[in-house]
Amino acid sequence: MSLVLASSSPRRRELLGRLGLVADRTAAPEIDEAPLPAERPRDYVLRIACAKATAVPRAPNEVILAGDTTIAVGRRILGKPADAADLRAMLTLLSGRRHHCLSAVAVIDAGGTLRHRLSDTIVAFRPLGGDEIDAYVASGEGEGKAGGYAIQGRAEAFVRFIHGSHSGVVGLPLMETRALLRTAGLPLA
Ligand SMILES: Cc1cn([C@H]2C[C@H](O)[C@@H](COP(=O)(O)OP(=O)(O)OP(=O)(O)O)O2)c(=O)[nH]c1=O
Repeated sequence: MSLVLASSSPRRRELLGRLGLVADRTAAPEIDEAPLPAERPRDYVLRIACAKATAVPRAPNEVILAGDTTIAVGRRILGKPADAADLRAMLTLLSGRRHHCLSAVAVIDAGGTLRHRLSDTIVAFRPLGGDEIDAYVASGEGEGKAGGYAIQGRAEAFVRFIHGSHSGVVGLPLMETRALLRTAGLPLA
């Protein structure tokens, strides 16, 4: 049995390593990440994680692991910012309020069965000053990150509290991932 990480995210590779696992290969899933009309954030993130897992061609002995992370503010879905103006708008929206960081994991086992789990973490940001938002945008840390921030960097100083899974916010919820990979037969203690 071999493990395929269906992700181009270095964070997911690093987080998988914390379970003591190294993927036998990685593959970048090419899918359309646009939400469906009126799609709810939880439905969206699970659908995208599953689509990433199934988008990667699989040999019979391979286990595929994929994930998707998105920020939900009410029914609004914040994905990765398109540009600096989008990033600034996201941080302005998140400033001084709570949001949900939804992180879905999908695993296809060696027999072809797809299973998924969802991690839902509440993150509360303190109010952010305009200059602070400008400095963060200029740092580039928010580029390519759901909601326009990376909790594993200087944005940790925005956080009043986090209720849930830190690894989920960074991109791969380890409790849920471990459970799915164990079910798929990976050698995990
Ligand atoms: C909220 C948050 C997100 N992120 C990252 C995790 C994900 O990599 C990214 C959200 O985009 P995703 O679409 O989940 O993943 P990706 O495009 O980076 O990688 P792939 O689809 O190939 O697996 O945002 C952080 O690193 N820190 C954070 O605090």
